[in-house]
Amino acid sequence: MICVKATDLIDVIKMKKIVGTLTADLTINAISQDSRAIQPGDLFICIEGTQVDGHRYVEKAAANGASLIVARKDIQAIAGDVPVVYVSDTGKAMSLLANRFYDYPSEAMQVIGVTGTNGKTTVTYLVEAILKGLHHKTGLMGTIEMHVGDEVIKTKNTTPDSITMQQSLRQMVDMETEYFTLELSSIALEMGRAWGLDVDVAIMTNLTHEHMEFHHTMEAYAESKKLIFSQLGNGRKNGRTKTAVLNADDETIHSYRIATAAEVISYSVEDETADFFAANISYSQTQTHFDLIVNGESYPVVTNLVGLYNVSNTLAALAAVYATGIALEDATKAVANLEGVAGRLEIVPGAQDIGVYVDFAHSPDAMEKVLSVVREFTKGRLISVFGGAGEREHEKRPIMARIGTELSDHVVLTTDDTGKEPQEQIIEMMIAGIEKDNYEYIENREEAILHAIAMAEPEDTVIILGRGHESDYNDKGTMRYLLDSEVAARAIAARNAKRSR
Ligand SMILES: CC(=O)N[C@H]1[C@@H](OP(=O)(O)OP(=O)(O)OC[C@H]2O[C@@H](n3ccc(=O)[nH]c3=O)[C@H](O)[C@@H]2O)O[C@H](CO)[C@@H](O)[C@@H]1O[C@H](C)C(=O)N[C@@H](C)C(=O)N[C@H](CCC(=O)O)C(=O)O
Ligand SMILES: Nc1ncnc2c1ncn2[C@@H]1O[C@H](COP(=O)(O)OP(=O)(O)OP(=O)(O)O)[C@@H](O)[C@H]1O
Repeated sequence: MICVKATDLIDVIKMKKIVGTLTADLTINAISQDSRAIQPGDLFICIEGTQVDGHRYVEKAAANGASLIVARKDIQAIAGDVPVVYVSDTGKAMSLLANRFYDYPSEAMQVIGVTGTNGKTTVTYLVEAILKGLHHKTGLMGTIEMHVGDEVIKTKNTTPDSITMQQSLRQMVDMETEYFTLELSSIALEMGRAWGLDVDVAIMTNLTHEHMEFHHTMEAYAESKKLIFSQLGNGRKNGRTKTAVLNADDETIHSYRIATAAEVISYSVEDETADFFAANISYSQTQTHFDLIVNGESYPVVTNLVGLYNVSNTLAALAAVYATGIALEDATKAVANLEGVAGRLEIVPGAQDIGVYVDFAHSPDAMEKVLSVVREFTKGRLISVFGGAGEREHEKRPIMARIGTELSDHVVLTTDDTGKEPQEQIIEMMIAGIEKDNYEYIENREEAILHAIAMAEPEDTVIILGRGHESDYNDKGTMRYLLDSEVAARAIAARNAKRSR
């Protein structure tokens, strides 16, 4: 069991004041942001969520036996005799405390963090597959799951809270994990979940319209992502980032170059002056081939991920592992180890005469990229099925509907995760963006998928967008969905049966 002296712990945070007496021999058994989990001898830290404010639960934490409380707002009236440390940002403070509590596990591994609007999950899986293929011990954290040793743990967030993160990193270090790759969402960076992390390589994939419900402006969104590149490395209170891997095909690269003091490796599928450049790109429905050009040397690469954007993702992963000291001769061969990523241009098998895919595209850029790729290898018609998510980013709905109808021959509009928003309102906004008449609307997602696959003719492709790997849960608990790939498999079986009659 970990037990840390309270004075050693708070030494790592920038405090404004302490109210109450902190005895020199006070030790802390656990730190938690949840009053319900507090036990005698624990430290409770108040986090302001978007739903509720953790400062409200101080009384409960004190009643449960908290020995120390960290807060931003004045909570003296409800803290009783428990000493309170005041800070200006409890999100950052929690991360620094968790780093210290678990004894800086990120310093004991090579850490590769991936940020950007699209491609984070894919790049982390590529990095993991390359390193595993070269027999290294790896850990991973992201939207789909967390890999700690051989354990696979489902995740709620793209980037978990800092206590969960540091606790898992400690477990990884204790298992002698050498490399750790994680997705860094802009929201997490802004909330300080990765504050103080010792990052060997930070990757920026791209920046397009997303998460405006949280950041409100593109400038604020871009700034949040810079936080991981601007870590200065002056001690454990700040964390540090040693190498920045930046996408030269994204126009934001210049601002990220300016923001970082780290060494930069650029990558590109267009600009041959980039440090990592992909030449002679070709792809089929199942594989992509290209030559990686670095310092005038050429390395052939074969990946099971399809399309130009996945060449970009592969370049990012290769540049990152190279920055940690892996030889490119080895890394490029290990790329083919990744069979695919769940819900990312995932082929639904079984269809004899048509192609069926499930993809997680839920932003205008992702949708444009993936439909353009599928368009290229589709001989017949391209039929897309998608809806719009509820409660957030109204402005992207008409844009996605327009892109979908422009790049597909036929669209079946349907329901996505509506949350508490009425579906009629979402679909109205989507239809407002459509300039063609190549669409129909089937509200029930399952029926929409069944219909699209039943209507497909030989050589057509059906692609179901938006939910990818996400299945039978909904954050708001208002509607349950099946896994798109399972519904599609059922539709394919029905189609095959009908055709064989
Ligand atoms: C709004 C928000 O950010 N909520 C996060 C928060 O959930 P929560 O339910 O604990 O927060 P809350 O209800 O607002 O409570 C605030 C505080 O009060 C405390 N509390 C609450 C009740 C109580 O009785 N006692 C108590 O102490 C809570 O423990 C918390 O510290 O803390 C949880 C654990 O860290 C997170 O999983 C959860 O993320 C939710 C699920 C979420 O959806 N967050 C989104 C905004 C998010 O972070 N998304 C990004 C980007 C995703 C992407 O790229 O697409 C991500 O990284 O996932
Ligand atoms: N480099 C890229 N550029 C543009 N679109 C991409 C790129 N890589 C993947 N995509 C698209 O984005 C979708 C999501 O990919 P991925 O899960 O790797 O990204 P992500 O950044 O983790 O997404 P999220 O933050 O939404 O979980 C894919 O299904 C694909 O449609």
